[in-house]
Amino acid sequence: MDYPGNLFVVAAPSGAGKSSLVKALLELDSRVQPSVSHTTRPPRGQEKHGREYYFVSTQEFDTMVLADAFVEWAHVHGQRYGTSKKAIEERIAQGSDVILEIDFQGALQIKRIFANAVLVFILPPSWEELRSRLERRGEDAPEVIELRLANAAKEMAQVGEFDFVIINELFERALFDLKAIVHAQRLKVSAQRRARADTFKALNII
Ligand SMILES: Nc1ncnc2c1ncn2[C@@H]1O[C@H](COP(=O)(O)OP(=O)(O)OP(=O)(O)O)[C@@H](O)[C@H]1O
Ligand SMILES: Nc1nc2c(ncn2[C@@H]2O[C@H](COP(=O)(O)O)[C@@H](O)[C@H]2O)c(=O)[nH]1
Repeated sequence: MDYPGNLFVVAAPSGAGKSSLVKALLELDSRVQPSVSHTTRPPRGQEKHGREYYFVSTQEFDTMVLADAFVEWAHVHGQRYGTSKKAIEERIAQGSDVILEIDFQGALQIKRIFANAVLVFILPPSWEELRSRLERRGEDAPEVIELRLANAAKEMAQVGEFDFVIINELFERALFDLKAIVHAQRLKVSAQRRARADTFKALNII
């Protein structure tokens, strides 16, 4: 299905910096709206229900799965996370651009449903830096950090499935790349629509 709004999906190993990059993009570009996921993981320090996530119980998550309320969902780092249909469909149908910050399993599910979705993978500059970002963030227990690092290799093996890869070494450089991807997609879609309109016009004339 061809919607008027664009769908951008950003995935990365935990700690690579995708939330920071997406947050900075949202502050700069009011045409992009975030999709707020549902999760069974407990909130971290400053996180608020309905802002970073909808924090739900496993029973509530199960109910939504049974009701077919998710476009995609996955088990990630021992918890469940999902994008509700409500979080995206109405907005892209109305012409807004929506950005999803989800894991690679979800990203691949989204690409199967929305073939025009743009998939971006964020990589850290090194393993050492990935570990040190997770430690410096100070939000996860040591065993959670180890689990996230262990999962990172599996996640990075999926990089070839993505349309774009950004190495988040210098934050401002990575943000520039993300902005450029969003901008390029808008230009591409506008050019396609113009070409389609011109073709229809020409055919009517003939
Ligand atoms: N380019 C960068 N240089 C140094 N530190 C960075 C950079 N980008 C992000 N960080 C920091 O790294 C930490 C992890 O970033 P962030 O929380 O955005 O990662 P994430 O990929 O969203 O992780 P998760 O999937 O666990 O939510 C944060 O403390 C953030 O401030
Ligand atoms: N498949 C999905 N993955 C999601 C979704 N929302 C977030 N995530 C990913 O989970 C991990 C961990 O996130 P954290 O906030 O606990 O650090 C990370 O890779 C997220 O991108 C979702 O709706 N679907």
